[in-house]
Order: sequence, then C-alpha cells, then structure tokens
Amino acid sequence: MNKQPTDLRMLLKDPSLLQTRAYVAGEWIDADDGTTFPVVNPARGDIIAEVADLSRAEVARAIAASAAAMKEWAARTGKERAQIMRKWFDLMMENQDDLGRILTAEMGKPLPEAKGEIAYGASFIEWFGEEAKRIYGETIPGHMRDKRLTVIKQPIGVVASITPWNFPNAMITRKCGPAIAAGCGFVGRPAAETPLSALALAVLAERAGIPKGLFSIVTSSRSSDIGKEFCENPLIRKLTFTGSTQVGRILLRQAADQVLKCSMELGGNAPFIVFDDADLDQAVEGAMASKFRNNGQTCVCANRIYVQAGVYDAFAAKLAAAVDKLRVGDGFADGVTTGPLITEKAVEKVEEHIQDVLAGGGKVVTGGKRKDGLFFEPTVVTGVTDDMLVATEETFGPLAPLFRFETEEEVIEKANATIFGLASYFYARDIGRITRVQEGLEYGIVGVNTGIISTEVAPFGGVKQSGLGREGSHYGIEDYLELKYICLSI
Ligand SMILES: NC(=O)C1=CN([C@@H]2O[C@H](COP(=O)(O)OP(=O)(O)OC[C@H]3O[C@@H](n4cnc5c(N)ncnc54)[C@H](OP(=O)(O)O)[C@@H]3O)[C@@H](O)[C@H]2O)C=CC1
Ligand SMILES: O=C(O)[C@H](O)CS(=O)(=O)O
Repeated sequence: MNKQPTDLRMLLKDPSLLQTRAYVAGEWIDADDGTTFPVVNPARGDIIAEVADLSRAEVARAIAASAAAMKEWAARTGKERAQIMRKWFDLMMENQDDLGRILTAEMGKPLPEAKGEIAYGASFIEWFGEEAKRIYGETIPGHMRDKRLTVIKQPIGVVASITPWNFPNAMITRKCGPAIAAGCGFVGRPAAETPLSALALAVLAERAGIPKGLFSIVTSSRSSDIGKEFCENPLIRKLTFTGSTQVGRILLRQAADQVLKCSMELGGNAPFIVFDDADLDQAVEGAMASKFRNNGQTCVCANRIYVQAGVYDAFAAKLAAAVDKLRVGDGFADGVTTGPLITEKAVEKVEEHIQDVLAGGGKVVTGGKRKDGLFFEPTVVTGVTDDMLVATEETFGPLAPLFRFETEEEVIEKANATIFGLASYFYARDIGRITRVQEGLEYGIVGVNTGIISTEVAPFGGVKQSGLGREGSHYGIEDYLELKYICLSI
C-alpha cells in the first residue's frame, strides 16, 4: 500500500477548490463549537482534511437563508436560471481534473473513473438547466361556460438532500440540478466519508452566480441529527435521499410527522441473467462493467449473476479470465482499474459473503482474499445457491456470484424474489425471449444486452423497497414542483 501521505492541495491546479469549512447562507463557516471530523483517503489510511462538524443550529440557519433566497430565485425566468446553471456546468467541466482528484482522494475510485463521475454529475446540471425552460402548465376545457381552468407548476420549496459516499459528486447534482432549475432552495448534507467533493461543488456554484443563501452544503458527522433537522424543520418542503433502504425507512418514518414529500433512491440487488442464446463475450463485457464499476460499490451493480446451464462453465471461465486482468491499487496510480473499498466494514461484508458461499459448497474461481488495507481481490465464485447471503443481501463490493438455472420461467421467478427492484440486466438474442423477460422483470430499470444503464436523459429509480420517484430525464424535475389548479370565473 502506498504510505505516501496525500498532500491533496499539491495535486490541484486550483487549490481553492479544496474547502474544509461548510458553505452556509452564502458564507464559508466553521462549526459554532469549532469541532471538525476527519476525512480519510481509503487507499492510504491517512487523514487528508479536517472538515467543519456542524450541528442542527447551523443547519437551521442554512435552511432559513435558503427559504429567504428562494423568493427572488423562483421569480427569475427559467431562462435566467438556465444561464447560471450553464455557467455552473461549464465550470465543473473546466475543473474536471481537480474535481476528479478531490473525489479520488476521499473516495478511492481510480482517477479516470472519478473524472468520468464529474462529467456524469455535470450532465445533470446541464440537463436540468435546459429543463428549467420547459416547465409547462396546462389549460383544461372548462366544465362550465363561465369557467376557465389552468394548471401551473411552481417550485415545491426548500429541498433537503442526504447523499452517500459512493458517488460524492453525481448523487448531489442529480438532486440539486432539478431542485435549482425548478426554482427551489437546496440544503445538502453529504456523507461524512466524502464531503470535499460537495464543498468543491459549492465553490463553483458561488462562482457561477447561484445566489448567496439559496444553495448550502452542511457538513457533519452527526448524520442522524441532521436528518432530524431536515424532517422537523417546517421550512423544508421536500426531502431527497440516496442510500440504503434501511436508512430510507428511518427517514420516511421521521418525514411522516410533517407529511414531508420524499424522493428515495435506495438499495438494490440486481440480477444479471445470461441465457444460452446470449453472445457470451458481450455478456462478459457487460458483467464486468456492471459488477466491477466503482469496485462493485454502486446500487445498480450486478449482485446475482444467473447463467443458463448450457453456457455456465464457458461463461464462468471467460468471466474469470476478464476479472484476472483487473488491476487493484491506489486510484492515483496509472493503469489501476480497481481502488479500495470505502471502510473496514465494507471489506468484512465481502469476506462474509464469500465465506458463506464456501460454507455452502460453492467454489472460488478467482480472487477471494483481501489484500493490504481496504483493498480486495476481484472475485468470482461458482456453485452459488438461493439460500446463501449473496442471494438476498447487497454485497456492495467486487464479488461476482454465479447461480446456475435451467428455464426462462425459473430465472424470472428467482430474479424477482427480492424486496428490491432497482436495476436488472439480461443477455439474449431471441426477440420473443427478450420481450417476455424485459416485461417480466419487476424492476425500475432493465438493461438488455448492456451492463451500463446510467444517463441523465433517462429516468433512474426503483420499485418495491428500492425507492420512490425518479431522478434524471424530463420526469426528474416533477418531484421538485407542485401543481396548482386555477379555476377562473369570468
Ligand atoms: N439507489 C441508489 O441510487 C443508491 C443506493 N445506495 C445504497 O446505499 C448503501 C450504501 O451506501 P451507504 O452510504 O452505506 O448508505 P447509508 O444509507 O448508510 O448512508 C447514506 C447516507 O445517509 C446518511 N445517514 C445514515 N444514517 C442516517 C440517519 N439516521 N439519518 C440521516 N442520514 C443518515 C449517511 O451519512 P454517514 O455516511 O455520514 O453516516 C450517508 O450520507 C447501499 O445499500 C446502496 O445500495 C447507495 C447509492 C445510490
Ligand atoms: O449511487 C449509485 O449507485 C448510483 O445511483 C449509480 S449510477 O447512477 O452512477 O449508475
């Protein structure tokens, strides 16, 4: 493991992007009590920053400022909001390298992948800036001769956002993009593991001309306290959360007291199905992309890989050969494809799932062991059965478990036998089979002959206990608007 301390400021062209104070009401502030929490580079284990550790009082000030600033922002035209959002997008892309370096340092993903996330995150600012100009209403033929009926859409109000560590830039822009475009105020609380990317986003928001106070980033290690402030503060009209289903349930319970509107992007357990008429090389490519992207730490990663009996051994061999080409290491090192996991707990979960497969008679085909620090060997296991942990729990790590199946009906039933319903994937070439399977899978997203489905132009979200609502696409702004019906008597 590279023990060289991460001198992040030295790695940046623009060191002013590296902020450690919170951005509240248009000002960079320390916590009232001066406390901070550490941010650690998961690849090296060293502390790269100490960040302001806010309590509910500072967050309440951010919310009040956002409500005040929102009045003027919502009164601007969609085109005016779009022009500032375009500048924000341009600044993100101009600073893509620095933003990527900050992301790699705090989250661990390889620099090329981190820079890819910056482009993905910026695309939501670009997309929703354009959508700001298309928030259309409706006229309805009157029910009486002297009535004229219209429907207009208005910003819902101040939005509270809670986001996870695995996409520290894109998960915020996928929320603040539609919120700001709709004319809302926005107060975002990033995961304590990865606050620096969110703070850099705030630096660029300020430079782009997002009005002071409208947009705040409140950094805190006290996630539960901040969540309570978001759910109890009457100025908040919308809560948007990305993270585990477990925490999503907690927040929904807390939000019930104020009947707070919620968007939830929660956990997944994606099936990845390879039929015997699939192009196996294409299926391996898709499995590698879906399973090992972000070191398996995405909610849409293939979590269960079902392979039809006739091609099981061939697919397993091809996949293992592809996995052996992955290069595990420090995200700043050239040629590295796979960084560290985020915490010791994450490493232990992967180990637990592998040990459980072995205990049940399964076999490790390649990988299977942790390396030093938080690094883990990308792993393929075979002989996996439905009673194993990996069948019902999200691994959130570099483990590809292969399940064998016989028939189309059987695999659709097994794929759907989960409380989750976010992403799913399958590879086949028969058009009848493709039609039956894409319609039979109970998921918000279905990838057909592809392992990568994420884009700002399409609706991202899950069914069942994978979430509520959709992010991205022209659907994504609706969650930040309220419909108003006007009945005019003439
Ligand atoms: N559907 C989707 O798009 C995504 C889903 N996920 C899911 O999230 C999980 C992995 O991410 P992970 O970060 O561990 O998820 P968590 O749900 O543990 O955390 C997500 C965010 O919620 C915060 N949080 C935790 N507890 C509370 C609470 N009681 N009140 C308010 N906020 C809280 C965390 O803060 P802190 O970390 O500081 O404790 C973090 O910022 C996986 O299950 C994955 O599938 C992840 C990303 C995207
Ligand atoms: O946090 C996640 O896992 C993301 O939602 C996955 S994606 O949008 O980057 O595919």
